Amino acid sequence: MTSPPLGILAGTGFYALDALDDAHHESVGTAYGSVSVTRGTWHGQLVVFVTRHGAGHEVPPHRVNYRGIIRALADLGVHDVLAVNVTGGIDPDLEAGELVCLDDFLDLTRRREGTFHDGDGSGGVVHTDMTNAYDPVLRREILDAASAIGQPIIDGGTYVCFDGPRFESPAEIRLAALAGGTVAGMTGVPEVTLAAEAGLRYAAISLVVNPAAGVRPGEPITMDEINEVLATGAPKVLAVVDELVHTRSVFRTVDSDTVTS
Ligand SMILES: CSC[C@H]1O[C@H](OP(=O)(O)O)[C@H](O)[C@@H]1O
Ligand code: HPA
Repeated sequence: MTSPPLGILAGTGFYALDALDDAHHESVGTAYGSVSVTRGTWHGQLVVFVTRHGAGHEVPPHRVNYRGIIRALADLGVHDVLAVNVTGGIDPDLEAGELVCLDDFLDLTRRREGTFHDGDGSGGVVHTDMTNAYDPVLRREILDAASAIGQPIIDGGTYVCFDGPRFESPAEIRLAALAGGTVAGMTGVPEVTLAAEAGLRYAAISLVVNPAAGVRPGEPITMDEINEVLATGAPKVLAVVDELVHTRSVFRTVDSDTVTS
């Protein structure tokens, strides 16, 4: 029996997955609109790849079709979603280029369609638990993969999601820091919450590409700086994902419930 496809959901700096064999692009229709996906195999493991801003980075973070993407992944038989996002470091000890394996989130967005359970009469009122929104088993796989290739990654961090597309003000970042935020981004929510609502396991690797606003007083955030960090950081993330997929292809026989290592 083949394992379910692994969903890989990435954004800024990740517009294609060159490692995929037999890659083919498809448009998947959902109740929330159609979603472009790339299907293929990686180390023999089926993969469904989605680049959340589109292949030409044409969709800003507040307009990403989060519900469509998560619904499309679920409809394609994905059980596990490995997300990648790039972020600003709220924690002043974080350096650009560091990786964080997230374990919590704080939603500071204000105008997003954030649920599949809209009280439309079909499923009643549903309240989904977010205690382990970043799946502990999938997180362990990320941490083990990073460790196997000697790639440092911080175990745990709170992703604070802002609407964007503008960067935050220093005061917004100070507020997020007071609340225990580790990194700031614009796409992690409702991605993570919708995955939980859809019953998918979800975990995320965050690549820090700049100190968040005001963390280095007076220093503006520039796209040049971010692109420079991405150039060296993206291969580090891909190496971790490569190792995770490789390990799965060796040890995982039926489903991610059946870890045989
Ligand atoms: C290029 S900086 C802002 C941009 O980068 C992050 O993208 P993603 O979460 O898709 O990795 C952030 O959320 C913004 O969309
Ligand atoms: O500083 C940031 N804030 C929000 N999103 C981001 N994505 C990269 N850097 C940042």
